[in-house]
Parts: sequence; structure tokens; C-alpha cells
Amino acid sequence: MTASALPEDFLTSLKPDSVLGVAVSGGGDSMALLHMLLQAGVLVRVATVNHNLRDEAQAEAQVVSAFCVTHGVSHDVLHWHWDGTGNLQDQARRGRYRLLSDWAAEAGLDCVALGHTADDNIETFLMGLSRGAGLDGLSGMQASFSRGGIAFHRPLLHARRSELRDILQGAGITWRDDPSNDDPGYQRIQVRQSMSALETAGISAEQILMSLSNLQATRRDLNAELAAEVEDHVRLDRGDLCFDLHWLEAKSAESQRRLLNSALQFVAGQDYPPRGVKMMRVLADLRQKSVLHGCLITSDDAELRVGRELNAVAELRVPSTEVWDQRWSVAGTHSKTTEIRALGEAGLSQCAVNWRDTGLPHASVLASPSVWEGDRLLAAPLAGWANNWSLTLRQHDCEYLEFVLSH
Ligand SMILES: Nc1ncnc2c1ncn2[C@@H]1O[C@H](COP(=O)(O)OP(=O)(O)OP(=O)(O)O)[C@@H](O)[C@H]1O
Repeated sequence: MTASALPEDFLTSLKPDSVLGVAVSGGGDSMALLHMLLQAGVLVRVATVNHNLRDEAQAEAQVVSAFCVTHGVSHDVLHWHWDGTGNLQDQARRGRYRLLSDWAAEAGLDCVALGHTADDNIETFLMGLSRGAGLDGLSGMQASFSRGGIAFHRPLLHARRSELRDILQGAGITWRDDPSNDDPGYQRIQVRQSMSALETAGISAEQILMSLSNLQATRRDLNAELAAEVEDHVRLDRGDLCFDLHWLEAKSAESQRRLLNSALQFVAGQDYPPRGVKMMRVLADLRQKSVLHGCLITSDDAELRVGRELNAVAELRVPSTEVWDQRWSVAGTHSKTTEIRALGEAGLSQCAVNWRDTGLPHASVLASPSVWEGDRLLAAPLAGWANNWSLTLRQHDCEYLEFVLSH
């Protein structure tokens, strides 16, 4: 397929007359994506995230805005502000996806397209080598995934960055690349700059893309086999994931690792799996109680349970109208001072009912979301005391386990 064509299966997957959300930073890749979608006659609505970290960001959004005005396309600028916690790059990426999925949901859009390219995939593969990554880390980005209930697509994974720039130049379209795309302080940029040295050693971009395609096929097959079995052997228990232990123990180490990674990412609301070394310790003895990735892994004779660990959420407080721990929201009589927090021992002692009647383990109850007003507990739905508040589990973005989560 040439870079100038969008994949046929992507275009046919779009519902007729539906509007596609497009995330456009103003850089060459996403500007080319927008141009190609318009050329293909797709109805679009565009969003640009201003992370409010660089002075140039406003000018980049302006480039997108001007293009959208010329083409009669609706364009929204979404603002993100760093709260100073966590790793900045990681928080900015998470914040961007959250803003984009909230924007899409509010605008009634089912899907959002992103401008990741074949070059991004090559760089991700090479960066994976530096971590000693396995099949998942080396097989590149997926063409689609879901986040916050919105489907995200990457229809340019076949296209090379240089080809996209040629398309833009040919069409007389201007773009504005983020200057950090040239900053050798980032590993991605070092990798990008070392491509010519690799080519000299006989490792070309085309060969890496061929390996990526082989790895992706293997990954797809493996996942499909697991997904088919998960239905009968994994259950969702009020936010915890419970595996049939005998079934899990009989699986290969690689399958166990994939399933547990997925469960840990789901329960902890993380985009990334835990470090391989830590996971190897857990796999060495599945029946051993362990804490990994902010989750507690426990087992009895029948089941292995992955639940949230209290320490990971003990300090987490959000207004009751917001999402807690990436995945829980509550409905009830909100006020300016009502908050969601982990129940903890302090909450459990105020609980008006006996939590043991819920059948949930003590640790899961302690780490469960509860509603507070100051020091007063208003509700603890997973401890059996809903008190006119209801709880919804929001996150459904999880490979292999999708079937379980949709039931
Ligand atoms: N600030 C942003 N606003 C909207 N979408 C964004 C933003 N940053 C990234 N994206 C989306 O994510 C894709 C990949 O992000 P990446 O960080 O690789 O972007 P980039 O290097 O700025 O690429 P591009 O050249 O497309 O702007 C982009 O092509 C775009 O679809």
C-alpha cells in the first residue's frame, strides 16, 4: 500500500455519515492524516491538545485551526495542566488520551484517529530492544485500541514519515513540528538519529518493518487463542479479576505472563505492564501472595485474585463527581465537599453493615472506592453499604479480558 492511501479496512469500518474525531497536534504526521481523510471524503471533527508546557504550543494549535477554517471543519483546542505529580511525559500522554476520549464522548463521536506512522513503530521496536522487551514490547503499536469507551485508530502505521511530508509539500500544506522532536535528550530521538548507522550495518527500516509484521502476526494468534479460553476461566468480581487457578497453572509461562499483565494493567488502570523481572518472581510461584504494579495477587485453592492494593490508593482523593483511580465513578447526591477515597480501616470502622456479608476479601474491601464528607463516611458500596450511592466501573480497555469485562 502506498503512503498516500488510507487502509481500505479502516475506511470501510467507518459508519456511513458518521463523524470521525481526529487528534491533530499540528505536526506533519497528523496534518497529513487530516488531509488524507478529507481527500477520502471522511466527515471529521478535529481536536488539538495544548499541554501548556511550551510557548510554541499555541502557534501549533493555530496552524491546525487555520487549516480547519479553510476546509470548513470544526476544531476544538483542549487544555491540559500538569499538577506537578508523577512522570511528566507519562502524565501528559495519559492526560491527552483522557481529554481526547472525554471530548469524543461529549461530541458523540465513536472513534478518534491518530497519526502514528511506520517510523514511530520502528522507533518503538528499537527502544524495546534497549529494555530487553518480549513479544508485546517488540511487536509495535496496535492499529486500534480502546480508551475510556472510545475506539482509537492508527490508520497511518503503514506510512513513512518522509512520504507524509512529501504529500503535504505536494499539496502546499504547512505544518509545525514540536521542537522536542529534534531534542537528542530523548531516547526516541537518539534512536531516530541512529537509523542511518543501522542501515550501514545492513539493518534497514524495511527489514525492521518485516520483523514487526511477523511479530504482530504471532501476537495476534496467541491473543486470539487466549481470548477464546478466557470466557470460561476468568471472572470479574467487583473490579477484581479472578482466574481459575488450575487452568492458569496449566498454561505456558508466556500465556500466564500475558494474562497477568493484562489483569494488572486493568486493575491498576495502567497503560504499561510491570517490569519483567518482578513478573518473573510472581510467575515462579503463582500461589505466593505478592504485590505488583499497585495490585495484590492472592490465591486460595480454586482461584487467583488480582485486586487493587490499599497502599497504591490510600492517598488518592477526588471530588465525588470525578473518576477515582482511573476507573470508578459514583452517582448520588454530590456536594462541593463530597469525595471518593479508598475505604481503608478508618472507613471500615464507620461502615454500618458487616462487610463480610459481601463475600469479598478484606484487602479488596479496604482498597475499594467509598464516598466521604470530611472525616465522615457516606457510603461504601463494595463493603455492602451503598446508602443511596451507586458505583460504576468505567474502564474496559483490556486485551484478552474484554469478553469477561463486557458481561
Ligand atoms: N498535542 C496533541 N494534540 C492532538 N493530538 C496529538 C497531540 N500530540 C499527539 N497527538 C496525536 O498522537 C499522534 C502521535 O503522537 P506523537 O507524540 O508521536 O505526535 P507528534 O510527533 O507530534 O506527531 P504529529 O507529527 O502527528 O503531530 C499524533 O499524530 C496525533 O494524532
